[in-house]
Amino acid sequence: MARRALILIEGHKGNGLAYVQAARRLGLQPITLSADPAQYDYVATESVQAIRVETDNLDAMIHECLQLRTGYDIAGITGFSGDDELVYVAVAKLCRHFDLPGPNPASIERCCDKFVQRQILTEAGVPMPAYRLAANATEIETFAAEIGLPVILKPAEGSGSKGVRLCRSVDELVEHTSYLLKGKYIWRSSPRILIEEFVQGPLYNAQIMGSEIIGISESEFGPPPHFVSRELTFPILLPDQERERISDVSRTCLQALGLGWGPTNIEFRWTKRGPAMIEVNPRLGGAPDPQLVQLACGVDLITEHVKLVIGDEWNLVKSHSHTATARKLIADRDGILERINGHGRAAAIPGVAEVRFYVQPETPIITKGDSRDCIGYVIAASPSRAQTKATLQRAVDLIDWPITPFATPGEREQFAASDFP
Ligand SMILES: Nc1ncnc2c1ncn2[C@@H]1O[C@H](COP(=O)(O)OP(=O)(O)OP(=O)(O)O)[C@@H](O)[C@H]1O
Repeated sequence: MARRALILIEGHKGNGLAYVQAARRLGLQPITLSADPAQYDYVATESVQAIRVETDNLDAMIHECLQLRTGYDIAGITGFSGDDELVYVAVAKLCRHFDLPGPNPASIERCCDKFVQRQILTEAGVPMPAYRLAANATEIETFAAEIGLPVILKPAEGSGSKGVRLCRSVDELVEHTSYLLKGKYIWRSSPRILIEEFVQGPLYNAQIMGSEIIGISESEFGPPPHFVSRELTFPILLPDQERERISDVSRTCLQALGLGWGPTNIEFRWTKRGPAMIEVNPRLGGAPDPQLVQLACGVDLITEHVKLVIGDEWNLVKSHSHTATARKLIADRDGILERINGHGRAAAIPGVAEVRFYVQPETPIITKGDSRDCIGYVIAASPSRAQTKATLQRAVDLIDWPITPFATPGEREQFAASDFP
């Protein structure tokens, strides 16, 4: 009998390994299809079968899958990318093509355009910040004046907070407009920029599987004008009324966008007026989101997602009720990561679930003001929120990971050039 395979389109430095492990635990052979499989460390370290294919070319991927079907029974197809949300659109289309369980391609495509998403959800009555779509500097200036500073300026497509900035003054607005329009930000097609009212309040994220809200996490961010998530806690305990309001609005979002298959996460800011929807992501959150959920309540979102992908029943029953918090290790300057010390001692502290670095010592670091500045994380979990936070702080304090600034501006330029975008 042919071996059952799980096709993984592209990959992820955070979640990719966990998908490979989940597939193997379920008796599946993971096979990665990627434009550059070498970019994912785990492909080599875990000896994952990988095929090089242009993943922005649907026909090429269909062809590869047909080839694979001569030797394997393709049980399911999924995928993800930290750089390109459209990978998940391709995944949805492939699933449809091969008649495999998967999300609705049209729904995923609509979500990937933040402006279209906002328009649909406005129609559905979802509360959100004021927003406009601009294509040039004049429109940005006009719309920012209409909305009133401070505003958020962000590309209508993209993820990981790339190109997302808070503009508190005209100078910041002009500077970020120039960043987005004058060649530093790489656009797929002609620029489409959202100008949004800056809504203030804690950032909550509803973690959803199918139409079930597994729980709500809270993110804390580093200093403005960037939005680099620094600390993440799951679950956050909210008054019943707030939780119900977020659940209601989340369900409206799912319905209006035609979602409800597989994982979704919906970001809100909780403002004085209640929830303001920031973004619906029609996919699983990147690491450490799934790890936190598993530690806090025992639901392994990645394994359960794979089960859904291969047409099995999933199990979202919670086994316990703890608080899990992750502190992201965020590079705050350009330079060389000299060393990583103390992570073993930190990992040995009872209650510390994971200490993970994405980079090795002696790596050049170029900060970008977005999620790519995260070079690792530490997670703690326990039955008590206070204990979780205290354990996490003890662990983080033990880890030494100094970044020594580059000796010359030329050195920085050399690494920046090779690292962009
Ligand atoms: N209008 C807004 N008001 C307040 N905060 C905002 C607004 N828009 C974006 N943000 C902040 O910026 C962060 C990133 O924005 P957004 O989610 O739109 O970008 P993204 O690139 O899709 O990021 P991610 O992939 O992390 O979701 C949000 O988590 C939120 O904290």
